[in-house]
Amino acid sequence: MWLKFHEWAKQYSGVNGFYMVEILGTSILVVSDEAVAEELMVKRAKYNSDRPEIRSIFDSKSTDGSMEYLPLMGKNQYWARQRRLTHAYLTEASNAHYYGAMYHEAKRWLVRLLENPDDFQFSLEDMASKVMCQLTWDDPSLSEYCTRSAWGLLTQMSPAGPITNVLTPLWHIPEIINPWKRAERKRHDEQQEWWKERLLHTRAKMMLGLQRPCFARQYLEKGHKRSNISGDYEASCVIGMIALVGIFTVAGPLSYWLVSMVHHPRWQALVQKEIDDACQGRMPTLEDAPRLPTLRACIKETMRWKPNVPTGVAHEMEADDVYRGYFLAKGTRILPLDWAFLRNPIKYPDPDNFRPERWLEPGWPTYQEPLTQYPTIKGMTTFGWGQRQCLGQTLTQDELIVACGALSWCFNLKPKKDLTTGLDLPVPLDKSNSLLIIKPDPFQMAFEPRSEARKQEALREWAKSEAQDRRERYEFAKQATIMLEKSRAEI
Ligand code: HEM
Repeated sequence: MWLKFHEWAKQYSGVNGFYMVEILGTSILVVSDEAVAEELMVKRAKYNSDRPEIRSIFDSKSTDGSMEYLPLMGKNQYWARQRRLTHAYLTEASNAHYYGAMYHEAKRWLVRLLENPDDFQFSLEDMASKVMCQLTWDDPSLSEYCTRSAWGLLTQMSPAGPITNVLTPLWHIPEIINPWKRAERKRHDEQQEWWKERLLHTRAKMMLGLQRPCFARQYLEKGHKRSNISGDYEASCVIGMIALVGIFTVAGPLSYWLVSMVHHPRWQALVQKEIDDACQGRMPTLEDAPRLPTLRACIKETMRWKPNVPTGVAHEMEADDVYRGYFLAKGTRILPLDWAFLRNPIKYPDPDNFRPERWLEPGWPTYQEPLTQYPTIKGMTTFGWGQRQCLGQTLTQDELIVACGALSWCFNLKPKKDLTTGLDLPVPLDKSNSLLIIKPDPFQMAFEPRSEARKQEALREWAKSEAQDRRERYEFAKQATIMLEKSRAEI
């Protein structure tokens, strides 16, 4: 879809940097120039920060007070308070370096790749999911269910999901004979039930003193007083949504990182050398990031070259407006076409090719100093615009540095050989699903440990991290039991 929109942009945008298209009765202003997106969604954010209704999700905008999906909400009171709470929790977590969750999960992932490399697509998503489940509920074992649940919502909200998102009148068939509504009811009810259970479980553990810090505990201790969240139901939704939204968003660039590195062994070698020099043989951490500009440049270039939300996320206009002489009616959708922004040949010369040097060498339009700070992915058009801009930019950057850094430290990422012909199996560059957040179609590749010593060190690192995690959980539970017995004795 983004390719078609881009093709039309070349034909119809002209010097305006936008064009209007009617799709099944909906007016969409497709924006192909960053400056226009800035003017409409940042400078005029006050009137252009609503969301379009997603037909196949009950009350997606939360107009009727369902309060369920922060990123899909209209610009209303629920959105404002949930955005505030999400921002506060994610900022606190990033200041605390995610309480070590990213390091722990990256180490687990390396060992899973050593033991079962062919399962890399699953273990990659599972790593992202475990990080989020750890942060939200202190329980990485919830990851598989959480990923399935995220997949269900992502499919439901995407234009390429149920047909009722496109042929919207079908949605209005009475529920009793409407297969799409019935399927959505089931998906919705299961998800709500699961989110609610998570919060109740957290509360039950807190009463026994057994709940370690996490977003759910943070809310139950004090969140409702500071945030105006209306109660358990809304809290379970906003916390559940934080867990869901951090899975495929991060897994997308991570999957494309594998594609970039397999196709660009020279850059892979440069990243490996940089890590080896800067970290003197150990796995990189976030403290090393200022000394790893090549790693950051390859991450950023991967996100530019293969953006994982290529259509962008639509805003809806809240009032009539006249823009550059054109009348735009209230309710018009503004689609910031990220694929077009990131393929602008003036800002990104040679846009179709992977050129990390554009972030590292003076003379390129996107070069910025100091290299201890730049390149950074924060502020990329990929993260959206104005009042609706993504809240997960720091988390994404940190997780990509940790995960891509760990991969480059441990493995040579290579094509896999066909066992019969001995030839390299292809790693396609342009095959993906077409949901709102995309990922490459399944492919095969090889994860070759860089040396036996590295492999052994990765195994040791995970054994150490796992033992420490067990010890900490055990000590916490032991202290809680002592406290509980003491308070019972006092009664
Ligand atoms: C590569 C990773 C990611 C990309 C490309 C991405 C992209 C986006 C985009 C395009 C939007 C909509 C912006 C707009 O409407 O203008 C958005 C919103 C949002 N993102 Fe992200 N995101 C990523 C990661 C994350 C992560 C890791 C989290 C949190 C754990 C997160 C949380 C959110 C939230 C809560 C919103 C809704 C904001 C609102 O509607 O007010 N995102 N993201």
